[in-house]
Amino acid sequence: MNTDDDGAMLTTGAGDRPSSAATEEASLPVADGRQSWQYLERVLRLQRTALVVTTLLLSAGSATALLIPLVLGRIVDAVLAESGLGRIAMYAGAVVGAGVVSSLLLRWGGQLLVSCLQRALAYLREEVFATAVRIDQNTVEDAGTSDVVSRVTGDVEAITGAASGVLPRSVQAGFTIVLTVLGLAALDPYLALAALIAVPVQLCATVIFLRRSRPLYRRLRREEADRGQAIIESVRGADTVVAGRSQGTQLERIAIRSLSAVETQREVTRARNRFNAGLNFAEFLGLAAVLAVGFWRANEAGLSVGAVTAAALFFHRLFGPIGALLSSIDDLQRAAAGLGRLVGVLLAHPFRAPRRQIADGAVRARSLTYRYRSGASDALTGIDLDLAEGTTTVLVGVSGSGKSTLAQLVAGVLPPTAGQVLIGGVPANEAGQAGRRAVLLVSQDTHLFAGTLAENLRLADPDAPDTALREALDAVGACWTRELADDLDTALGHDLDDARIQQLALARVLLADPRVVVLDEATAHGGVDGTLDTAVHAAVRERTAIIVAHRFAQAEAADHIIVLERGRILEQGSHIDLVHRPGGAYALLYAAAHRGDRDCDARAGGR
Ligand SMILES: Nc1ncnc2c1ncn2[C@@H]1O[C@H](COP(=O)(O)OP(=O)(O)OP(=O)(O)O)[C@@H](O)[C@H]1O
Repeated sequence: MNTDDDGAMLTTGAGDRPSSAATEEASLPVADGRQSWQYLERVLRLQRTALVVTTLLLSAGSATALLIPLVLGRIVDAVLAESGLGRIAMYAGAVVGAGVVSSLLLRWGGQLLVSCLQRALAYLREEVFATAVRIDQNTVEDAGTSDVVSRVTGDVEAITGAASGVLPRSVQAGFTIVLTVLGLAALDPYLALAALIAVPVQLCATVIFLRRSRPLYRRLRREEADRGQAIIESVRGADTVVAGRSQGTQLERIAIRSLSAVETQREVTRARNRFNAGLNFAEFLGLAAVLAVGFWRANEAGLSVGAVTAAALFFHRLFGPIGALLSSIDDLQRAAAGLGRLVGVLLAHPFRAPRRQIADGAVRARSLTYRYRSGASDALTGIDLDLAEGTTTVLVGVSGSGKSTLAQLVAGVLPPTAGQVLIGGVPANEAGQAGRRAVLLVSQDTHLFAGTLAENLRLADPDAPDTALREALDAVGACWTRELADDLDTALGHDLDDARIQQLALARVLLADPRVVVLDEATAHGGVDGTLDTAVHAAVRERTAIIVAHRFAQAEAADHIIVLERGRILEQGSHIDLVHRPGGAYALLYAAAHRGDRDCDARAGGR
């Protein structure tokens, strides 16, 4: 095969690019207690009426439940006074009635509470996802991809679990505790004071537990995120790991991180066990005090045995909810930590701002400069661009010269460190047209989304009819899709090769129909024979296009070529201008690439 001009490669070697995740300490913000509470208040206020009804139901349910110990006390008094069976039966009926009514009210209130919390959570989840996709790529990478992943998975899971379990249980327990203490005080203030002896022990146990467990939980979340990061890195770099025979080292890394998470989890369990022992001791102490004071009050103040029994039952009733509330503290803390991390995503100042309508498809940059957070120097410095609507510009330069960085700045996925880039007069991160993004970036990283062929395409335009999908597929030369068993409804598997996945990405460009398209080595998977050329021609037709090319054929066909070196524009012009510029960088690169081909052909012919 003769790899003539089409095969000449424009970029050489891989640059020594630092892995940003490894080099940066930066992470996404975490909201403090006040910020989380403010957010929660704002979200819950949206459902004020439902919350008022919930409060009324829970209060009524808890108050009705208080009748049970009171009436049981009356039964004791009635037995001691040898009252008739009819009276006792009436009391027994009242106990059953109070039990049924209170459980119905509490159940109803509980269900309403869960739906309020779930709605608030759904709102939070939507806001977090919407913000997470607008945070600039480098912030996400700098924080470690697993940080974002663990927030939208682990933290959401922790809060979802809490919203349907521990949170409503704790609120119900809170109502029961408050009303029972009031009931106890109404029965006899001395008995209520006796019960209070349990409080310092409970407080002590709780404070010790919180002091101990808070840093442990924070450590645990961090260690779980580290473990996730190690696994993600190993899976992503599986080929390199296998090629370098470093499976053992990678497994050891994951094992070390897993072990530290397990060890922390064990410390948490030990702290919890000690806490439970403290609560049991408090219960024993309180009940003993109530019985002793009850005995004294019965002798001294003529309190009936039934009233003391009711007080002991009140106290006993108190301990179920107190225990539930206190032992839920770690789940609540976990949920609070998760909430802080989720609300933190909302504080991350998403770079991609709401869209503003562009005037046209011209691209203009002035003094555009970008420095990566971990970079010692600027990746791009003082770039000026004036690209007319509908033209195709190719970026050329050796590896590390700044082509991808410039592509990402024009696409509005990186925020300029200085200067600005405008699409039709609007900053690139805000550029919109008819409510959609006006500029799209297709990189060489291929993404196949779970789902059918149609679902993969409709990501670009959810309302596109089947005919539009087929037209887009035909335009990018994806003939293979015609042979799929279920046509557009075929579920796509990961056996699809990168070139085909990239064809789908370019078909999405046609469906999204942006005024400006940025292709960052998007055809690299088409190899040197230009398998993806049809797709690229279709994607750039009638739009402003910026292409980081990997073959000279793409530069030859472009309207304009920009040669970058060390983050600056070295020269620019048409292919004919540049290739004939004596001693010019482009001319030298072009000649070198073609000399390489001839050598290659010569070697092939000699074999
Ligand atoms: N995430 C990053 N963190 C730190 N520095 C980076 C990062 N990405 C790129 N750089 C640095 O910025 C400079 C420009 O890189 P860029 O990727 O834009 O070059 P390029 O010409 O596209 O290279 P290639 O052809 O290899 O993709 C290089 O010095 C590179 O090492």
